[in-house]
Amino acid sequence: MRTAYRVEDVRAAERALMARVPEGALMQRAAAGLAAACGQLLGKVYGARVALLVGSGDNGGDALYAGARLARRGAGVTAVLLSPERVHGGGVAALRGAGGRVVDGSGDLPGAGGAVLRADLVVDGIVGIGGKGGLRPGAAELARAAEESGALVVAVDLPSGVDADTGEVRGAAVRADATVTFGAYKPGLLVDPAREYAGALRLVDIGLGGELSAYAPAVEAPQYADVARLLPVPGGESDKYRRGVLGVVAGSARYPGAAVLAVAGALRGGAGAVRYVGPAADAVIARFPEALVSAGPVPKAGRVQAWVVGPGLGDGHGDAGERLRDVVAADVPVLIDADGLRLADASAVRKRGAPTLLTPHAGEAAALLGVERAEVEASRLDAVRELAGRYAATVLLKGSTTLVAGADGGVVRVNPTGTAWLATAGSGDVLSGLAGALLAAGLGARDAGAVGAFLHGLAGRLAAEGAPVGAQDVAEALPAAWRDVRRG
Ligand SMILES: NC(=O)C1=CN([C@@H]2O[C@H](COP(=O)(O)OP(=O)(O)OC[C@H]3O[C@@H](n4cnc5c(N)ncnc54)[C@H](OP(=O)(O)O)[C@@H]3O)[C@@H](O)[C@H]2O)[C@@H](O)CC1
Ligand SMILES: Nc1ncnc2c1ncn2[C@@H]1O[C@H](COP(=O)(O)OP(=O)(O)O)[C@@H](O)[C@H]1O
Ligand SMILES: [K+]
Repeated sequence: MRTAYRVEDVRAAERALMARVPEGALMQRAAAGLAAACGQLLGKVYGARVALLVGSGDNGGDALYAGARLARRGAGVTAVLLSPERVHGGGVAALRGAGGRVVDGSGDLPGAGGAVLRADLVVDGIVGIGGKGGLRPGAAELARAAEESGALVVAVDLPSGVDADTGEVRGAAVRADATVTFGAYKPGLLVDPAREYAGALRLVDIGLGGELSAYAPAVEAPQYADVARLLPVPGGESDKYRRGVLGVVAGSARYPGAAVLAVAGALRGGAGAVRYVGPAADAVIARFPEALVSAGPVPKAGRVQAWVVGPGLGDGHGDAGERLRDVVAADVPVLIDADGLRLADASAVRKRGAPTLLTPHAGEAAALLGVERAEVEASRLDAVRELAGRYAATVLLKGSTTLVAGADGGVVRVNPTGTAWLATAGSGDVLSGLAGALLAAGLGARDAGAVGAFLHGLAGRLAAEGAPVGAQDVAEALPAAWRDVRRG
């Protein structure tokens, strides 16, 4: 797992570690890692022009000491001080001692702007984990100049202006090509919109690991090995029932395709068998003769280990409402998606005994929360946690970063494989069938959501390879995604 920790926990761990190491040692470790990363990005340090944007805190200190290291290797380094009266004194002395220049970013604007515009590399040391809100006007202007300069921009610890704990970006912020972060990832580095600002991530070990083990991560991103461990690979004793039978209630006369896509996700995603219940049975059987289909009612469909309900249900007229109620009342794990989210009775969902997985996109999440869609997209972590609490369910929030939160308020999983090529009609239906198949195989709701999102993202990448894909292509690529994960 790639883990990210809350700022208050990182700070507490740093305090504990600082009590055991010589003063300034952590900043030197951070600066050494930062300078090494800058050197690699530059390729050739000697003769390179480097501008440091230096704020009033320790983030600026890191930038100054790293700048001193680069200056000693022959780079022309200019530090732009945003608040010269409150700058890290030791850092400025080190930079000057190494031959670096210092300009007053609050007074000498032409000098500061010129240094940034001429730079090959801009180091953003404006603010780190001590930042509050978007950048202030002076800092915002320099961040804009950095963007316009065409220079490589490296953020120190995190891009200045983004919220480290929530991933929110409420004002101006630095857009970095790379972020060199210290001790531990911060949640905002893994979650959009802040993640977009961070560019490529590099973690510098400053020896914090031992101290951090006292805290639980706030966010974790599963990696290949984590997913491989959870894949329900059939064993010698497996049969189709033990692999998991998934019931699917989806589609309508108006939207038969949603049923086909959900069944496709389930069959290609590893279900032992799929029982489809609803009015799109003919369309399903025409595409998947291996599906078991019936018109309903749900209690007569035969035994299943999990249900998926919702894709393409439409407005809930006719038998659809009854099928939805029956599924919500079932005592096996249930995944509720799309129209099912709108139509399901919230108190019936909350009262369920068996695991429940809700899979809204931002618009559906916004409707459930009674807020604007843009608000959900601006604060995904808050939104997914809030929904999970309200519905006493596991919630998978789809979109540019897919998040999975449990009702227990614990660590939120973030999916690292997503691709914007997945933003195509029906690809969410495929995900619902896939994650449903994983529930039927016996994975818990959090694991089913996280593994489903991981495979879905990977399948999207494999199917797309840089060109448009349809939802069926994503489903067809699921076995290749499985193979990719199993190979590591
Ligand atoms: N602790 C450790 O062991 C280690 C810590 N390390 C490093 O220290 C960093 C944390 O340093 P920190 O605590 O000094 O805070 P920091 O992020 O520099 O910002 C504080 C200053 O920013 C200002 N400011 C705030 N908001 C702003 C805004 N929106 N726009 C503009 N300015 C804004 C605010 O000013 P004020 O509000 O007081 O006017 C305040 O002076 C951490 O990220 C890592 O890089 C490493 O060396 C490894 C060891
Ligand atoms: N910008 C994006 N980056 C990555 N994944 C995305 C993006 N936009 C959408 N997706 C993914 O595409 C899928 C779309 O699902 P959904 O919105 O339910 O579509 P539909 O209802 O048409 O099936 C989800 O898995 C979602 O996470
Ligand atoms: K920064």
